[in-house]
Amino acid sequence: MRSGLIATACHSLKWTLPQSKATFHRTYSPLKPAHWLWGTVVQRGAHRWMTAPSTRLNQKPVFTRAPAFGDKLAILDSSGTHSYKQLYCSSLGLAGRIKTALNSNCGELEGKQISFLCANDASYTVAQWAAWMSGGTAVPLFPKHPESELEYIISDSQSSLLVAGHPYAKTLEPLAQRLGLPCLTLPPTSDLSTLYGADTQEKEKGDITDWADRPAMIIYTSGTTGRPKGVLHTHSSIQAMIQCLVSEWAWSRDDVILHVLPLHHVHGIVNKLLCPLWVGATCVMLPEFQPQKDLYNLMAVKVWEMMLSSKDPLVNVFMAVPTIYSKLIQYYDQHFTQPHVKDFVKAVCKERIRLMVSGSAALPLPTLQRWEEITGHILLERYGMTEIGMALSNPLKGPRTPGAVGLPLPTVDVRIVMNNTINTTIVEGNHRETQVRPGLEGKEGELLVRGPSVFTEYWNKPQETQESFTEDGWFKTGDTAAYRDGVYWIMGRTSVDIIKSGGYKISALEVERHLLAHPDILDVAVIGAADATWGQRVTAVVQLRKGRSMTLSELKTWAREHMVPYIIPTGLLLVDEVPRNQMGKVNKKDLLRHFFP
Ligand SMILES: Nc1ncnc2c1ncn2[C@@H]1O[C@H](COP(=O)(O)OP(=O)(O)OP(=O)(O)O)[C@@H](O)[C@H]1O
Repeated sequence: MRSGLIATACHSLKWTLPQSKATFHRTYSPLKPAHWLWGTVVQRGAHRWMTAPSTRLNQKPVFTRAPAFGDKLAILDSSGTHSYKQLYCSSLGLAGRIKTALNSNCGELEGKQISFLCANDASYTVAQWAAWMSGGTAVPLFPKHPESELEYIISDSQSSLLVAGHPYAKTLEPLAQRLGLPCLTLPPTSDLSTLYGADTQEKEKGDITDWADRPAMIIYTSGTTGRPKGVLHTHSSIQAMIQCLVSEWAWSRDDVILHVLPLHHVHGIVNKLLCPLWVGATCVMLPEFQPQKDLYNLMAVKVWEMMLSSKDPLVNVFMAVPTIYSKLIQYYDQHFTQPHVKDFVKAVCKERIRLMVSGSAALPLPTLQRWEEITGHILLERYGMTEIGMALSNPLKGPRTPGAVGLPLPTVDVRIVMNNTINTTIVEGNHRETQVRPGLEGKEGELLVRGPSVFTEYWNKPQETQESFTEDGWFKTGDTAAYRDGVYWIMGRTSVDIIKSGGYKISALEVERHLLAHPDILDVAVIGAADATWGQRVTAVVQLRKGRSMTLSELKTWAREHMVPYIIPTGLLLVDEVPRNQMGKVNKKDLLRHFFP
């Protein structure tokens, strides 16, 4: 075991170089004492992964590759088609305006944040690329956020300028006025080309040569475990995420992805937009999927239409969160009832679509199974976070284990450590191999991650940044995980999903997986309600299928046949709808506050 750990450490060191810039300290080494890394002062990005000079050349932002793809179709949205060349030229034009508004030359915008609020269409890419071309840091805002949340993100990120997509001028302009910031409004997405003015100089794009360590994006967490924090990624960490997925999931310029996710999370930004744009593929953008009861029908019909359409461009890649898959299944079950329609759906999905991915939350087994029956695809489940990009994935080719999240992606190192005793490593793994401390296979602990895609810092939160890393540079995910049967399993967020009841540690995700197999349960969130006797009680917040009813004792009777006794819920709360955010996540702290104030 010991020699195994040393071998891993030495391998990792090949990827690192002692750095020289003043803002950094030393690169990590698990073999050195902790103070070697942090020194006497914890500095910005001290844990930062340093890349070899040869790799740094590849760390240019996505837009630098756009001219080479020329007239190839980059984005198809509700306004029409947008080629790589058009996106590039419009971005260049907007970058010129940003610099004029901030009275700055290229490169001088380093360290300046540009917040932008755009629809799910080509305007988003133009705003993002323009922020980068002008040398700034892109801060994506989310149209569904209330004004107070937008103001929080703009102020917290210390943005110097706002860019409003055409429909959002009325939202951002009053905010800009109040905060004393310039605000640029984009033309309608169909007229983005009007941004490219004669005054835009070609040279503007070439001023920055070394992108790697420049800040690229501040992405705000959705706050399911606390107040949203700004997660700062450099161009090099974003590039690391892109290159890892491009190689592992075999992205090519012939791919066409259907994009239905919000664009303020890594899933929507990197996995579904930057990856295809990096390889010259096509992204078909729909407004983000609204999983709410009254809206999902409208969205589901559009997604099915696009997926099954025989018009060019033909979609061959799809990625979504589990809630979207379950809503698509619901729609299918209600509307695609005739056998020949079912055959058609399955044939098109099987023959045409090469990859279907699920992530951002645990994929319930019944969803995976039903999706396979409908489409012939076993969903590829992967695990990731805003702070680290994607870390673990089932394979593109080869067996996928239902309920598990596969193995570490290339360049990602992981550890599982005993909860509360961070120094006790149970499991240590990378893309090629995983080693388990003898006798501890399957034992649960906190998942730690290290690698080039890990973020630099929580924006302006040095204390939180320091606390989220071990002294030797591993990011503490806050998720409980286990390694079993040759793959990794996510048991849930340690703070809300690990329920301690009567001396047992129970994974809420595991209980949810079991309950979703109940024929009357449509959706469920399991929470640990405080209890004087048990510590916490396993409480199921359940949405039943239409016309069904259930009592706690009925649920318990069913559960005795399917679950080990100590994980059977002792509380049942029936709701009209389990409240999920745009990424399909339940804010369990809010649920607990709501039901057990
Ligand atoms: N395949 C998966 N299975 C189980 N959980 C997953 C999976 N993929 C992602 N997650 C969960 O999603 C979390 C990451 O989501 P994200 O970075 O968007 O944070 P958030 O919940 O939106 O915000 P916050 O950090 O503010 O709580 C992971 O820590 C993990 O708990």
